[in-house]
Amino acid sequence: MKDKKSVAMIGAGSWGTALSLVLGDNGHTVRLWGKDEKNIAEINSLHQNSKYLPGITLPNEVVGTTSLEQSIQEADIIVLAIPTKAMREVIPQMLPYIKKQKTFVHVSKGIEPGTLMRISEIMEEEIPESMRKSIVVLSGPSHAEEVSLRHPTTVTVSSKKMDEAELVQDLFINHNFRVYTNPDLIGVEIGGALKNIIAVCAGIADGLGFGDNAKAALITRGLAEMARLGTRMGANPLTFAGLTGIGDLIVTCTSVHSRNWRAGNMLGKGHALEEVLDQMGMVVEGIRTTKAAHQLSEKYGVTMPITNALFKILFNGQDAKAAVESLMARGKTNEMEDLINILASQYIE
Ligand SMILES: NC(=O)C1=CN([C@@H]2O[C@H](COP(=O)(O)OP(=O)(O)OC[C@H]3O[C@@H](n4cnc5c(N)ncnc54)[C@H](OP(=O)(O)O)[C@@H]3O)[C@@H](O)[C@H]2O)C=CC1
Ligand SMILES: O=C(CO)COP(=O)(O)O
Repeated sequence: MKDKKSVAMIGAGSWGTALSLVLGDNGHTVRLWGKDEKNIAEINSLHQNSKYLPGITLPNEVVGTTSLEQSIQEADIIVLAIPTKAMREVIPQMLPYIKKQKTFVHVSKGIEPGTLMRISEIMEEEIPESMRKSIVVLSGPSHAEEVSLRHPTTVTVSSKKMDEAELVQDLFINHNFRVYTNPDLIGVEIGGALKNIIAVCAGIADGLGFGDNAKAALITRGLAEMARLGTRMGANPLTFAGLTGIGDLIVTCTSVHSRNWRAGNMLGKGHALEEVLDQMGMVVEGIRTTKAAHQLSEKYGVTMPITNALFKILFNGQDAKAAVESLMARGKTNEMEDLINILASQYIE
């Protein structure tokens, strides 16, 4: 029998709602916070969130609230399920209600442009040490639409404090939702963020009418540049072969559920970025993360041809087909060069 906890879920979008269902299934009490009154009223009256996860009925353990105080006051654990760009806006609003040290979990996938911070670093900056026991990240190949149908899903948790990561593993794990641990916090966060860039590119390739060869090329060479940057930032290269690397790349580049893939698909079909984002109505993290990754590639002097091609399409008005042509016309290179360099930097003195 699981130890029953009280959890504050901050963010009643697709992911916060699906994860609330997992926690409710495990018998934990969830106070699901959102600012949209209509949305929260529906969660409490019909146990549904038709705005973000139509057709799904939430367990009785999940109670919606528009009050951060109500969500947080009884909670042992606070889960942040909001877009990266909302972190610095929402966290300060929570702080007045945190009276003792809590475990903080984030489930978001992004890097902040400008500061180039990972989300756990933003949280370290925004949440005073006196209020936090730990910061844990949960990431991996997990579309909310499938998690809420209780389809088999695997994810990974990581933290600087692995005993706290294990506590979060116990909180979420059940027979539909298998949770692994990985001590490589940098790799887990970087993989989750960068895969969204490659997923936008995969959508563009599909929108342009390219086939499976192009998709396989993007996934494989995308993984190479994710690992190249991540390793320079301190990640373990092996993490990119795991759930939060190749696993999340596969699911996001190949699924119609992915907002990043869908946004890319519309771009590939010739729609303008603004129109795409307007139509999506949900967060497309890969757009801002492309800006951050482009800055990181310059900061660390790491070659990231796919990321930089997307940067030019999104922010410099380059035509998508022309961007593909330039990628294909790059100078000849050795496929294994990255791997050799990574291994050399990590393991060869
Ligand atoms: N959806 C998925 O399958 C998965 C998503 N993720 C990650 O989870 C994070 C959240 O994504 P997801 O739930 O899908 O996004 P959605 O777009 O579905 O929902 C976003 C939620 O955040 C709220 N929100 C947005 N901005 C603010 C703000 N400034 N202040 C307060 N609330 C805000 C929205 O509220 P409102 O409705 O009122 O606008 C909404 O409840 C992202 O980083 C995503 O990459 C990770 C794994 C899977
Ligand atoms: O991260 C996700 C699946 O693991 C969700 O991806 P999208 O944000 O592209 O929908």
